[in-house]
Amino acid sequence: MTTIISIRNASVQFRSGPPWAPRIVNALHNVSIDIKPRQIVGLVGESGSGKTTLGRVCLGLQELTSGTIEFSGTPIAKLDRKQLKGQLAAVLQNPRMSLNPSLRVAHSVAEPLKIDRHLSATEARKQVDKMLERVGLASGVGNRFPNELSGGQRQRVSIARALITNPKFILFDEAVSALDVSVQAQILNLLRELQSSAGFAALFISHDLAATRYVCDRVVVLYHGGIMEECGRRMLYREARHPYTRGLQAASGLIDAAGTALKLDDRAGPSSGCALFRRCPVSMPRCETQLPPTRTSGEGSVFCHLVSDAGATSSGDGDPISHDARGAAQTPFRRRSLHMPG
Ligand SMILES: Nc1ncnc2c1ncn2[C@@H]1O[C@H](COP(=O)(O)OP(=O)(O)OP(=O)(O)O)[C@@H](O)[C@H]1O
Repeated sequence: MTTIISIRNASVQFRSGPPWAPRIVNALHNVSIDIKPRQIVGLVGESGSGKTTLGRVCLGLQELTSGTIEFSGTPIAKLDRKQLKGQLAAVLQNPRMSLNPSLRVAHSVAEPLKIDRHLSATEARKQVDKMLERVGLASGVGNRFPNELSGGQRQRVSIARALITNPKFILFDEAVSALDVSVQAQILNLLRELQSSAGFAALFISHDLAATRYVCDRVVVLYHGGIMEECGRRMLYREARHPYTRGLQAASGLIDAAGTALKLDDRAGPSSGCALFRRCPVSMPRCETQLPPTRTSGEGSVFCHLVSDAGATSSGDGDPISHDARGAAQTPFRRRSLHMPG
């Protein structure tokens, strides 16, 4: 079966800062991901780790500095933009921003159908009403304006709009983050139902590991634009191997923080070795100078010197090093277990 999205060694650099002091931001660095038909891949990581940039790459909206991206086996740059529009869709964090406030809901939902010029207005409206019903909204909602709806209803409208052309791939970028917890659960359930009936593939970007685990088949963990770990959702919850993934788990309350010393903050900077070196509680001398190799096991890949080819946590090449707030090496501290408690 052809992979829907195939990204190979993708890097994206932005120029930032004033003209007299330009700075290069490595938003993505050497990222490779496959998203297969009917698969929902989760993308997690802290703010600034490159999630949205990767999402935009998948939609063909962000040019790569290097690397390749294919959609259904063809380089995305070679595909007709118009044709792509019906095959790719996005649901973003804030439906207030993505829905035009001056357009009635039915008009917004029908808008992507305009790529099919042969469709009459009556036929388009019929499809819209059917889609609104499918996302759990009464057809009368089509005559209302976005500001007459609740946040959850607005997000259902965004989902209807994304699904109306029956796309092969949908990007969900923080699609439930702005909603109340109870509404979040309803939208996540809806997403699962729709995915199993419509069969689209998706990239689900979220800060929320629990939501990611609930809807995703696989999860990619991003840090400073690079993949730290890629694993099945079961592993994300119980058996993540990378210290960074464990730090995210602890921060989100998914595991007991006693099992990890990694703190999530923004003082890390990439070194010539592992990007996580300055923050990792179990870093070793070689982590500073050597990029971690890819360790692949049946369930996924992890990019960490501590994980051996067989997937076991290795004993490392010396005492781990701790760092103070400025990242300077301190005296070695006792290694804390990488294994999850219980
Ligand atoms: N157009 C741009 N110009 C310059 N820098 C950019 C641009 N877009 C993103 N960046 C930088 O690239 C890095 C990755 O940004 P990105 O928005 O992809 O991260 P993110 O993980 O989605 O963050 P968040 O969760 O806060 O949305 C950040 O350092 C960001 O400041």
